[in-house]
Amino acid sequence: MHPTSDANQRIARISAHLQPSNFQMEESSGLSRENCRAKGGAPGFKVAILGAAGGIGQPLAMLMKMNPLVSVLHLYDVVNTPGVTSDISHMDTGAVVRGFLGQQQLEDALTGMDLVIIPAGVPRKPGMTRDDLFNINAGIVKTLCEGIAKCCPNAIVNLISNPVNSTVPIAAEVFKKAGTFDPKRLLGVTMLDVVRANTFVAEVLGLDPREVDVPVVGGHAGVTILPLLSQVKPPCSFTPEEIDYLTARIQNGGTEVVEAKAGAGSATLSMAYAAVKFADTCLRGLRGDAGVIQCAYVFSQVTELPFFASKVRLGRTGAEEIYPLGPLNEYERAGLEKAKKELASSIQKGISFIRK
Ligand SMILES: NC(=O)c1ccc[n+]([C@@H]2O[C@H](COP(=O)([O-])OP(=O)(O)OC[C@H]3O[C@@H](n4cnc5c(N)ncnc54)[C@H](O)[C@@H]3O)[C@@H](O)[C@H]2O)c1
Ligand SMILES: O=C(O)C[C@H](O)C(=O)O
Repeated sequence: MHPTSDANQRIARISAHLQPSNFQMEESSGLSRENCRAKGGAPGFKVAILGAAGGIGQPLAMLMKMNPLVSVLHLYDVVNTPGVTSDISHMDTGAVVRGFLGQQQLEDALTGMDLVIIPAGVPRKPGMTRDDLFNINAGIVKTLCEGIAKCCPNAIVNLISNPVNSTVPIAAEVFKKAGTFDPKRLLGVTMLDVVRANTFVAEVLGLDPREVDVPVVGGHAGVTILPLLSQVKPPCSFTPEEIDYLTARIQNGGTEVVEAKAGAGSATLSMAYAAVKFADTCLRGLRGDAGVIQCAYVFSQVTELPFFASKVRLGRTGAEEIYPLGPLNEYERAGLEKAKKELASSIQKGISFIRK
């Protein structure tokens, strides 16, 4: 049996696309769209990851490829997206994966997206604070948000890049400048604090972490991370020693990982898990599911500060409702005052970076 000349031509076309020099970043399969038999995508949401080749970006891309709510997954980075895209595109899940490399492909990566997740930027090394990342990451976030304002101004944005307490105000200022700011659509990702809090509280109580829900409010750095242990579900009580231990461990969870990695970066795997958990919450909200509630760092009137993390209800247009903090005990009220002081200056630093 000899292949027909049509089949020969098709195989030749596919082989040509698989040569690295001819790699089509827009089509990760190596087969250009017009040569595929299946034309349409599955129903679902279009999601872009900016910083997709990084320590968080790669496992995040893999987990988003497994999410049945995602129909199209765009992977953007300034390095290494061809390899990551090729690799992930072989997973036999529904989402179509496309890779985009370098600034000149940013607009293509963003056009038409429903949700943009941003883990782009440098991570901490031992001895650094998240604020030490400001000088590099502020400019990265600014450029990426300018692209979002131009190409997908209605997308929900999940901002992971540190220092989150300042990068979210930076994003807001970029969107305001472009006339596209919708406070409901800009969400700083503080989910890892909640994930850690659930884990550490469950350890202390001897429970399954999946049964525990700890609200964590404020921001995402040191004392601005404020776990509300008086509001843990299921209802429980802690000794003063347990409260001190848990508060310190939750606030220093990031530093614990940075030190354990000893110069090789910060949390990536637990962060990818948390980012996917949070992105899934946003997508379920976009789909119109009822009662989708999670903590996030958002434009807020819960305190006198313009940005604050608290529980929000996610809906078709983003964070549609922001819940008040609820009753705080004396320990939490003192923590809130400390958190607000540090947050105020981090927020101002972000705003000034764009307004300067
Ligand atoms: N919000 C949180 O809870 C949380 C948790 C962990 C890490 N982080 C932060 O996430 C960020 C990324 O961490 P990581 O461990 O993945 O770092 P990483 O260095 O492993 O990956 C970052 C990726 O961003 C890419 N990048 C750099 N500049 C870019 C640009 N202009 N456009 C697109 N991509 C660009 C890099 O090429 C790299 O692939 C850090 O700022 C880190 O502090 C936040
Ligand atoms: O601690 C870091 O620098 C990364 C991240 O913010 C975290 O909480 O793990």
